[in-house]
Amino acid sequence: GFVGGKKKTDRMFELMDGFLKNDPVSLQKDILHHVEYTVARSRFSFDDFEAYQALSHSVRDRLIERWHDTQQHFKKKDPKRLYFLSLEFLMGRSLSNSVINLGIRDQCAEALSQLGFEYEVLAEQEGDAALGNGGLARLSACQMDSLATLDYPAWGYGLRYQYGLFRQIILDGFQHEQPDYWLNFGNPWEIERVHVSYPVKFYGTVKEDVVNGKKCKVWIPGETVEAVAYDNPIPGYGTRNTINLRLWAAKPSDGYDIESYNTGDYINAIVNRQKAEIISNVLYPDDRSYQGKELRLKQQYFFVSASLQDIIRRFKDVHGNFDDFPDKVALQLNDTHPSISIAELMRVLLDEEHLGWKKSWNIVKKVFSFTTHTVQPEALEKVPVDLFQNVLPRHLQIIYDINFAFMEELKKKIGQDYARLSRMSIVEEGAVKNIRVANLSIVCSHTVNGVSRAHYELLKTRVFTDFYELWPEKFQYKTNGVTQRRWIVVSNPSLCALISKWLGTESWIRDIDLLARLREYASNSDLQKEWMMVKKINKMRLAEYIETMSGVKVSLDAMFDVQIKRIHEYKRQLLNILGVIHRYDCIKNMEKNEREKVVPRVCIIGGKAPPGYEIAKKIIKLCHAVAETINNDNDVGDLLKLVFIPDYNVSVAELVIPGSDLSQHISTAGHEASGTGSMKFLMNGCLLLATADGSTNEIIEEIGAENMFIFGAKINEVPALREKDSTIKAPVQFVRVVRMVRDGYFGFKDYFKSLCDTVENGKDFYLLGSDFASYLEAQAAADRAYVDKKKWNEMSILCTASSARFSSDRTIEDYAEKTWGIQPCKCPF
Ligand SMILES: NC(=O)[C@H]1O[C@H](CO)[C@@H](O)[C@H](O)[C@H]1O
Repeated sequence: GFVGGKKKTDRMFELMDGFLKNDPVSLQKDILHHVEYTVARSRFSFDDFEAYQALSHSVRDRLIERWHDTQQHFKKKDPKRLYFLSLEFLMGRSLSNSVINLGIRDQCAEALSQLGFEYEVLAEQEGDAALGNGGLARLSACQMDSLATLDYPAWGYGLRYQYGLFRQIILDGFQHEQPDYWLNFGNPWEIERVHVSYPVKFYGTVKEDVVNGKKCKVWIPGETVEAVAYDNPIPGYGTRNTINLRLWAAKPSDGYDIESYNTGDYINAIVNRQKAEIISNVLYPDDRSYQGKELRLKQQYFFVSASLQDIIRRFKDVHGNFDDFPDKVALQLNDTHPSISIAELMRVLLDEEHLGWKKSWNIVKKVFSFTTHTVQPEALEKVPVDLFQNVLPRHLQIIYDINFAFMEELKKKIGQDYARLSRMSIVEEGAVKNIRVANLSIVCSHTVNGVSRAHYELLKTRVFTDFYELWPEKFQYKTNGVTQRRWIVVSNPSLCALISKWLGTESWIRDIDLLARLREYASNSDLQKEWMMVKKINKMRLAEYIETMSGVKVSLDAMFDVQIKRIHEYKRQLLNILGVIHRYDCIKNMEKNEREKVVPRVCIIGGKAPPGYEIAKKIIKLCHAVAETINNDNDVGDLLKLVFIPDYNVSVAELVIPGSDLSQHISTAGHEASGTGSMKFLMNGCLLLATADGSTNEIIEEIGAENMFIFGAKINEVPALREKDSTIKAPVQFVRVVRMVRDGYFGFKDYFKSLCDTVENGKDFYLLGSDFASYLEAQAAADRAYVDKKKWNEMSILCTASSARFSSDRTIEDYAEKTWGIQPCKCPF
């Protein structure tokens, strides 16, 4: 055969036909090969980290093989491809996920132990790839795993940040941010593609021109930066398919700043060149939205311009006519962050392919689908027109043209309803004119998805009502999911083994609906005994970690009650802490005999606060101040402990979730679009104490409220409660615990004043006071259930057995069928 025009010698075929073998001896050979030639350490003396690097490179080799074969197969079959555009991917660690999806974990462990190394110890050497903030970012990663496992022809595109999400350092109970330079020791899981790079333009002006007798616009940029590709193979589980996550890094383009060279101002020229790299340097550390940040807009445009150039190059390699583009390309917008790609595709089709407005527009509106992850209208992204004019002048013109056509069409439908016209306009008039990126995304996408059914209802009734009334068919929802590969098989191997034993197969790992068969064994005492043992093993691991991280010794008999997620007022970590203070206060005021009935608790909280979010940072400090008092109170002893887990990330979640008995998802109803942490706890047999918010409503449907602890105002009750909040008297218990904080019972009286002010004097926007009584009831119900071990374990088994619906495999199949129109394309060998 011919490859790259050169005749492939039989010798090459002979050599290449043998894929890398996965038996322990072959793996050992490869590991020692990489120790010597990649890590460049003598094979006779290398440490755990070098062994980790060598192992990673050996595993990477196997990923690359499968990646090549998969891409070759896609090339041959030329299926419709999905391109998942996201500014954030919270991948976590790759080693364990890769060896499990490749099915070589045991062989690796065997190979290493014969070399005197322990697999688990090496796996701990890997740092997290924290290229994202929270739920939205981790969802992207789970969805990539499902896309690969279900054999869909998909690509992920994003940014290769040099600095991931900041490291959280806690000093005297205060959060401090440290830069996360995660690439310090290189990254064995990426392949730099020096030959895959594209120029990305910024600033400059737009002039009229005539090309082939046709008038057109030409953008003369003021700055050009090079985008270089870094590929991250994403292996599927139980399939040879390995797809690609292509992340772009900014490099100075050669043509950069010629002027200064002439004047001999060399150093200055180099410094200016360096500036180019800033674009992809750092992840914005806030999962709320950003208004008007120039670098943020440049990051968004940089990655979508490079991605679209790459996508169009791949399309044009096979197709000469753009009419086929919508049949071969689906572009998924993960929130509004990549939505500038709409104007960019229009610009390319208009100014470079000269297809004319009508044809270009017909293509654009057929290829984009938009998923929003936001409930709060005020959190929707807006970009000042001035900033747009400066950074992306041609795109602003195109957005104005799109909006003009849309407004004309709208007027025909709704007449001169100016209030509604101005609400729906992509351009927000006013002192500062803004581009409403969400409106642009809705107008130009064929489908707008919410991330849970409750979210979808809010999009219809609160967030995008005007648009829903105009295009009801466009609005749908795909309830989020998480991948059981990472959240059971990787993070909870003992539970994985137990499930496979009782189901008599491992095929549930690919076909999770099989989990439902566990229901019939929920009250089986043999399973329950083994189930409790698995939970105990994981609680021991977690207790060790807690002692290492905080010095606090916790009792394994206590209920491990966990709330781990980004710190945010609407997620109500403060409600949790006030609940702990109440529990402490009750214990302190109990008679000795009453205390015997107390169910011991270890309350575990973890999460990062956005650096500029003061109230969130005060919540972290309060947690530490309360913990200080409770954990050092020998009178209370093991009846109650409060622990804050620092630097919460994907790997910490993989340790905490399997060891949790109860998890809290207590957002004010109507504020959490979906929530995905709850799904990971569910899969690991951890019971949920929650409000009926976001996807929790569908979890209640699936496992029954009787197997959960639901409390608080419902989504449709919150607006009215808010109305009359100022008149509602908070329960005495609530007033008492807030008073304790305000009076300095835990110290830092002045520092916590503003925090207390957020929940009192009629300003309790997130309704902590009015939900407090039912919250305490739910907590008491959990205590009562916990002492009935048989009942509790039955509920725990039912949680896992009923978690199939919340697998990202189901989410991806929904999207593939109803939004993207893509089919599996399985690599034949
Ligand atoms: N910022 C987020 O994490 C958002 O996206 C996640 C993924 O859809 C949602 O689960 C979460 O409720 C929402 O706030």
